[in-house]
Amino acid sequence: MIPAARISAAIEVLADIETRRRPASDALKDWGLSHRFAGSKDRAAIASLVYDALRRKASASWLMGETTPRATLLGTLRTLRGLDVNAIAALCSGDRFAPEPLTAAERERLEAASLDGAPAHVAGDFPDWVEPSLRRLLGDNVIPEMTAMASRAPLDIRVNTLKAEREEAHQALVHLDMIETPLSPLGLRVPPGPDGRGPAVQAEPEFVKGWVEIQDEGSQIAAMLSGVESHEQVVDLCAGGGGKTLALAALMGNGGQIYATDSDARRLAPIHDRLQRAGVRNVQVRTPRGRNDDPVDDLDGRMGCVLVDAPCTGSGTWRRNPDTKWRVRPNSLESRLKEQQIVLDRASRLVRPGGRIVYITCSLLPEENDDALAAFLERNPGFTVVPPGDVAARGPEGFAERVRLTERGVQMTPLKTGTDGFFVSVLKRG
Ligand SMILES: C[S@@+](CC[C@H](N)C(=O)[O-])C[C@H]1O[C@@H](n2cnc3c(N)ncnc32)[C@H](O)[C@@H]1O
Repeated sequence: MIPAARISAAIEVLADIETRRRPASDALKDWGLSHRFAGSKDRAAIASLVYDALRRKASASWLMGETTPRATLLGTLRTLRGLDVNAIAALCSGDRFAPEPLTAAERERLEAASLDGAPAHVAGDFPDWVEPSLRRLLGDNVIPEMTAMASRAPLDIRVNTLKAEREEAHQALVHLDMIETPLSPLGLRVPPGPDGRGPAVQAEPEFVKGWVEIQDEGSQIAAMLSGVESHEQVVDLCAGGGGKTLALAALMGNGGQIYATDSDARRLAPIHDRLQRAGVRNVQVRTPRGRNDDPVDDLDGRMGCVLVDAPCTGSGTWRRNPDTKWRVRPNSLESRLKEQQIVLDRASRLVRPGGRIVYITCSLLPEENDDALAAFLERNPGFTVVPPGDVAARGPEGFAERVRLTERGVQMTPLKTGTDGFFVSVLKRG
């Protein structure tokens, strides 16, 4: 496909996402199925255009003075992709497969490329209703912080120290042009390329052998902040596909015992293969059998550490999942808040005296972080917050100086720590 045809295709996919309010990945998959002539490079390039347009949807539409998929895409070519008006005009030739030529008004808008007078939620590309929450956390930095969240994320991997050292993995993957992650001592990174596409790490023999896992640097650090030690008894209560479980197992050097569970058996299912590939031997997977089963009820009062990687809005991952930021609604936040209280209360019963809950979200919204913990602490006076500065000090070198401390936890952000927006708090049982 010629580049102009990819632009037309991206506009078509954006229209589908908009009209049917569906996830970007579903719309892209359908487009691929109905355009089988498109090769894998074409599909990847179209996906990258679509995700970029979703990252900058509000500001690109403002710049163009319209909210159509075409306007959003053209505006994004100017802002995030840095194309000048002539380069965009050359793509919009009106030839077969190419978008219609630019109108005089579009040309003018693209030339001015002005966001003057744009409100914060437009300049920072986020839904207007979350602005008060974001301002509570970010204050006057809301625009630069959220612009960083509306940029592309790098592809990060964690080297699995049960199988390889970082240097060794780096050498083996030298053809991917990776760099060491600035903070995590276990991470390697492929910075985002000019067209936003990353390498297919899963196809590498080192991935198949379990030397590396795909995991954002912030998620690697969140696991480190748990302070797990190799003799400990740990429950990973919201283990899902096992991203954090695998990181904890490696930090514990296959020692101690981790019980991994999740209320959703389907989400938990991939963990078995991943544990095997990673050479993990200290994890017992406890799968719930039916809705009312509690597969860890025999562990109550016995755990040194209970990890709660809580269900949340995912507002800290909007760089990677930009379509979700436009789908999140106040009622979905309300549902997540209820789930967070349920899971925290369940965690509290598993902790032994002197043990701790490690509460993690990938969200910037204080409702899901400090406020959720305040509500929990009121119901559970036997727990106290470990001072966030002490939690940050458990992180890698340079982390404590960069991370934002809140009343009850540490908050990573793309701007401050160069990671996804993870929040971590540690609650100790007296
Ligand atoms: C953020 S995801 C976990 C991601 C996972 N830890 C990882 O690192 O890949 C949150 C998980 O919490 C689970 N969950 C929600 N409510 C729960 C509950 N009451 N008890 C246990 N798990 C729950 C969801 O099914 C979901 O898999």
